[in-house]
Amino acid sequence: MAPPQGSRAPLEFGGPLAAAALMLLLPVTMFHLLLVARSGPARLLGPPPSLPGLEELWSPWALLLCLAWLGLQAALYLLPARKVAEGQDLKDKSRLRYPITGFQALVLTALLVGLGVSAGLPLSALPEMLLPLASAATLTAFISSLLLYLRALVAPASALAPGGNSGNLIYDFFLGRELNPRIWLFDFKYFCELRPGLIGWVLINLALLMQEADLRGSPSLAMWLVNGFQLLYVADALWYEEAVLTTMDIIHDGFGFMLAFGDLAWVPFTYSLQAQFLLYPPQPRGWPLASFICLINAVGYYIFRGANSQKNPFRNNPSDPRVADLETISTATGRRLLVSGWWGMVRHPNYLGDLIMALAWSLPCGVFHLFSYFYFLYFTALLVHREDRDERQCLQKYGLAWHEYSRRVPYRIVPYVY
Ligand SMILES: NC(=O)C1=CN([C@@H]2O[C@H](COP(=O)(O)OP(=O)(O)OC[C@H]3O[C@@H](n4cnc5c(N)ncnc54)[C@H](OP(=O)(O)O)[C@@H]3O)[C@@H](O)[C@H]2O)C=CC1
Ligand SMILES: CC(C)=CCC[C@@H](C)[C@H]1CC=C2C3=C(CC[C@@]21C)[C@@]1(C)CC[C@H](O)C(C)(C)[C@@H]1CC3
Repeated sequence: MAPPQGSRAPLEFGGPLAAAALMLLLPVTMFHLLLVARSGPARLLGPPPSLPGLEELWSPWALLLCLAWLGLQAALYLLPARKVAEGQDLKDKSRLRYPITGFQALVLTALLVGLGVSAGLPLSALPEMLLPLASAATLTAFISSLLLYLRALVAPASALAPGGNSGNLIYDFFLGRELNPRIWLFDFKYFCELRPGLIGWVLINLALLMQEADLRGSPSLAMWLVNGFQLLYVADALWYEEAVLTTMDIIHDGFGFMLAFGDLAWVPFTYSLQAQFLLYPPQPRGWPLASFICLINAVGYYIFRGANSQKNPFRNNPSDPRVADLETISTATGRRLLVSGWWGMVRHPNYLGDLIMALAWSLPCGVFHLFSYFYFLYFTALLVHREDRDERQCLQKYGLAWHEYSRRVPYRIVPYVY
């Protein structure tokens, strides 16, 4: 058995008690939101809707569907890859290899769903199954985290994540012990981060759009906007799949309940809340307002993509011609930090772009319903906390050079504000 490693790493997320609370609170919040969304005028802060019976929350068919979905995405992951990318250096300086098949998986899934729908598959019935599907996804996430925890007990110390190995069972189960659990090229964390949840999210959105068409004759402009924006976000993530290899989740975090639940349940069922909201009541939007919202989304996307498309090539090869003329500072580790371009504006320009997009996804739902701003509010809290975690990690990695970077680029996410 591998000895607990990284026990000196400071505890994150408020330690074991907070981790236990989050493990309960996150699924409860997700079910609350799903119930509120289908309770007519969705009120975020209203009294909780009455609890549905067990038959509405659980169905073996939903579990079967959930497992079949995971099986389909796993099969698509294993198709011959157009490219096999290398991850960042591990502790022992080796690099893992990752198949780049995400966008192809999205296109093939779309083709299969298209064929299914034209053969009579009742996709618009999917929204009726959201509750039992969310239960099945939560159970799958819980069992996967348990298996991952057990697997980490026999993993070599070099395979463990810097955090998530405190020796406290609850905390380590939540954060995840092993950094890159995988069987040969099948990397569980990389697979879950980008495939079943993200593609599942746009499929749920599409099913809601079709249900709205069944209800009202055609989907509303607001529903088209939400579907379009979120499809762009998911397609972008899969097109630039390689970029995920330089994110905190892949480089730093273990694979435990937080990411398993986040990827498999939280993302598809809560990120689709705006589309769920739009089924009741109708939100008429005119083209002038819609164009303005599109502009906000485009600005957010431009910043998000620009920032990630500077950091990722730079991390893979600092002399890449796309980033070679950007100003950098050196660090004692030998790695350099960008201090110009997007990374010279704020220290997390990609978060800024992501937040602007999050706002654009809520605006089609109007400005009077706090419920449709849940994603924006949650995401702001997530990114502020994430930025704080990243700041600590970078300070630990880069020491004085990070102080110098913070001096030259004083704002974290929003220029002149934060
Ligand atoms: N939709 C969603 O729910 C979520 C989306 N996201 C998005 O995911 C993406 C990745 O986020 P995340 O992993 O948190 O953060 P980043 O992609 O910003 O990665 C942070 C890392 O980048 C490196 N870095 C920081 N500053 C510089 C610099 N100036 N020059 C070069 N490298 C630098 C550091 O790692 P090192 O130096 O070791 O390479 C740092 O640890 C973001 O676009 C974010 O918006 C994130 C969370 C949730
Ligand atoms: C509250 C809770 C359950 C927390 C878990 C957080 C996860 C939901 C997110 C952590 C980082 C994520 C990323 C994406 C989705 C959400 C999670 C898993 C991401 C795949 C979305 C698409 C982006 O383009 C991305 C690839 C940059 C991004 C990576 C981080």
